[in-house]
Amino acid sequence: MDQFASLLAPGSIGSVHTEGPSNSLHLPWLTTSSVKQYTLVFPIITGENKICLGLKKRGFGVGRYNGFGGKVEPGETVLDAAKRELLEEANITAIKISSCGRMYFAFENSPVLMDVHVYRIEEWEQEPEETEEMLPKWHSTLPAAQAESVFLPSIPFDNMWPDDELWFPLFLAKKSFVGRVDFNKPVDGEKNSKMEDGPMRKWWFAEASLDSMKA
Ligand SMILES: COc1nc(N)nc2c1ncn2[C@H]1C[C@H](O)[C@@H](COP(=O)(O)OP(=O)(O)OP(=O)(O)O)O1
Repeated sequence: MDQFASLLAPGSIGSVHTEGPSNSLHLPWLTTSSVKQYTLVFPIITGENKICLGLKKRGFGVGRYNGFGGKVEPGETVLDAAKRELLEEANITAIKISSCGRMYFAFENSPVLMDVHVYRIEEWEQEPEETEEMLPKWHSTLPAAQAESVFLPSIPFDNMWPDDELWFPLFLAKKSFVGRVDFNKPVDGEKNSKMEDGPMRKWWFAEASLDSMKA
């Protein structure tokens, strides 16, 4: 375990919600040598069971639906970065924003541990609109059968990061969470495959208070 992985052992932070896969629990966590901070923000209308997801048009995670976010720039607070990325990527200004999760991602062919701060916003100015980086689209947080009745698509997990299905239940239940996912490198022979195309090697997520986690 490297210095970051040892800080983040499942069970050391909160009650474990999911851990797996069972046939890989014996594998060591990947070794990383630096950590980089990111933000990830989801606009939500709780009373209407609606969430706005953006289709990433370029760069890391292109072609997948996700929240709005990116790298924290030098000299910026994480919260300021979350608001800036939201404005840049969805053209909305956060009014009521709250921290709700912290996720760490490691990739077999990268030395960098991604430290992702997850936020929900429930009040904002302007309506989400397409930008150079993202195409926003409203989805229902209800199961598919019920989502149809409100004429919205349900959350498109097949077209999102594979880890999202693991922590979204905590997120949607308004429980704060912490977790880590390590990704193996892409399967050999896949032409033009990118770092982010590799399969999930090992993961855990726990329901946990974020107060104990330093920024
Ligand atoms: C690996 O699993 C991930 N799952 C989810 N749901 N989100 C992830 C995962 N890995 C990264 N992310 C998020 C974290 C950030 O919000 C973005 C990546 O940020 P990006 O590289 O686009 O950062 P920018 O500063 O916007 O990049 P540019 O330099 O291209 O503007 O993905």
